[in-house]
Amino acid sequence: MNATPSPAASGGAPPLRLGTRRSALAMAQSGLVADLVRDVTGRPVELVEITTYGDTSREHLAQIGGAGVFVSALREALLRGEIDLAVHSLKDLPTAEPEGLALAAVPRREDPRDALIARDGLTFAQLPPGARIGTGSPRRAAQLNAWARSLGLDIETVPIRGNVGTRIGYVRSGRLDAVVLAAAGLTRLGRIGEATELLDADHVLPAPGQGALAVECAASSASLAARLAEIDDPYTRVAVTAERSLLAALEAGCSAPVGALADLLGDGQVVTEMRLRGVVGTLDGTTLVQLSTTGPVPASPGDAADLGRVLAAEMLAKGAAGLMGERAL
Ligand SMILES: NCc1[nH]cc(CCC(=O)O)c1CC(=O)O
Repeated sequence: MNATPSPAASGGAPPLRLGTRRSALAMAQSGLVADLVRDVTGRPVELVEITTYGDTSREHLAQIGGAGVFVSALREALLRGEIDLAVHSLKDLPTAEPEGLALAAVPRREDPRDALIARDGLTFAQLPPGARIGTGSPRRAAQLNAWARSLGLDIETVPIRGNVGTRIGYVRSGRLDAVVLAAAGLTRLGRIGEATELLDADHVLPAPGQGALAVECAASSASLAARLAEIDDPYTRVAVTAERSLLAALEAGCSAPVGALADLLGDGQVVTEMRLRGVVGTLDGTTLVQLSTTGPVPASPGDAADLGRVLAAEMLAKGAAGLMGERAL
């Protein structure tokens, strides 16, 4: 990735500073966005590495406040004016809109599904009795356990953390039979070929916003925000807005066992409807509240947020609140 084009390409304009974490995934995502930003602004983009508490701590993610810890250091750098823009995995962004920052763009989303990487090319249904599957996500544990029960499979979910390479390493070393990771992250790292199954959302709903990126800038950078709006994908924007509104209305944190996916349905040419599905469950998968609603594609993010709130209210009426207290340990 060449983050700093030749001076000739800059036309003299100062480079935009794009803050990024140093992990391979963060660098890949930042590189993708840097290319898009260069195209729409005509300015060079330089990557600025920011270290976050989540990168240095060995504690379990759920105990240090969830994935939001990755986000705050980048946001502070934006607010201090040390960087001009920041790229986050949208699923790691807390749902509360921060003061002074703008979610300037949500580019077109990658595959939102989770992927299984199992030993010996196995699919989920082929896992042997007693198989150990690593995931640090209560959402994945709840749905994998529920799915296993419905198939009559005997599996055990094992809490793990670490970056994508570390987690795949648990399978390669034989310590675990399988791990579950976001397909989007694998694709961006060039490792999607290692997936042994893409998990159908009918069995495992992804995290709200999974597969999408968030491009943030200071709210005061109005002209930059206007340029960044050109890399916003309106369909991705309404879909993830509905998913995140559902999450917010459930008053669940990012480490709660909540899955949500909005898909756009159509006849191949024209998008006609949006379906929003949501799930909450206990970690052992014995109880899931899973609901779906389908309607016209929301005309605005505000309408999409309404849809999320409506589905959340239905889930709460079916007992969702009682299932969200759990943490992965
Ligand atoms: N939890 C960390 C995280 N945040 C975003 C991604 C993947 C990229 C994405 O979902 O957009 C991952 C890794 C994973 O869940 O496997």
